[in-house]
Amino acid sequence: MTSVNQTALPEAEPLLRITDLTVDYRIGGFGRKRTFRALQGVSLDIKPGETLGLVGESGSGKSTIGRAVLGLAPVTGGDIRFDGRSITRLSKKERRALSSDVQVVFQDPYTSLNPSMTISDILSEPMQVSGTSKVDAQRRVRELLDVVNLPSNASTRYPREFSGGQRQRIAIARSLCRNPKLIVCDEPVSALDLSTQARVLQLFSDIQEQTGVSLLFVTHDLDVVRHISERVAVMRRGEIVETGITERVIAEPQHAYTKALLLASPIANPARQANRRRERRLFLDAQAALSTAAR
Ligand SMILES: Nc1ncnc2c1ncn2[C@@H]1O[C@H](COP(=O)(O)OP(=O)(O)OP(=O)(O)O)[C@@H](O)[C@H]1O
Repeated sequence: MTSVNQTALPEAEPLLRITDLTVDYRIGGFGRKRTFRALQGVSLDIKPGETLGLVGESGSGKSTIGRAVLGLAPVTGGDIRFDGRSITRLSKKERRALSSDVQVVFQDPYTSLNPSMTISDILSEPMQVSGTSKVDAQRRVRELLDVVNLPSNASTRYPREFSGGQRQRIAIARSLCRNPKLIVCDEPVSALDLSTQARVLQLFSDIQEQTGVSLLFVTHDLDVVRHISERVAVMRRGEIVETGITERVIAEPQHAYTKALLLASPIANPARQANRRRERRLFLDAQAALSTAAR
């Protein structure tokens, strides 16, 4: 009889592990306060150097997951572990200490940069706050501008002098200042035109290859997810309905909501577009048949 050693190697702890997360926002005006459950029992993992795409319709809770990781959402249940320790409830001091490891890039490159600061100040400020000398910070500013493909003379200019795509590059450079392990990317390309989107997505991939940073990539756009992430989690009404390898989820969606989301998503591939129109028509016909049957 052949003996097979079936002892599994212990799996490395993921960089980010979210378990059974619940977030309740307080809503309503004076005397009419109530809570709104934005996340219900959300669990997900991100490995070091991995990108996880989070997709779903508007209001499904994608950004709330990112905000919870950043300590900006009212977590009422569950746990968020980062690099082996719980970060669900941290003091302000602990949260500040974590900010070198966990960074964020927001959607709107027009409001996310301080208009009265030069690019050099925007990029060097986080480093100087954490004790980096002025000389080292200036050297790092030059490196970062190079990483995001901006000329070194950009450092003396102001955000208003740059296009949306260039501003987003500056925001990405700022997120990289302190060599983070994880960047929460909250719709970072949705305010950009298609060709600029492609360049910024490529930039994220290049940076990931060079630095091994992990990305939690929030987007409503499945095409973006296809380009940026190995794995995807699909959200609906505060819950994850499906998660898996992106190509598999797109080719063989298991959940009815993922199927509907895919049918509503234009995929920039002419060969698939005709198919897509036919599928969309079949989907709409099926929906119409369902609602007639329900009457
Ligand atoms: N600060 C808040 N107070 C009350 N409700 C909130 C707050 N922030 C978000 N919500 C609600 O929580 C739900 C999830 O919001 P969230 O921003 O996470 O969704 P999303 O999937 O990122 O949507 P979008 O793609 O439109 O940004 C929504 O119904 C939203 O209205």
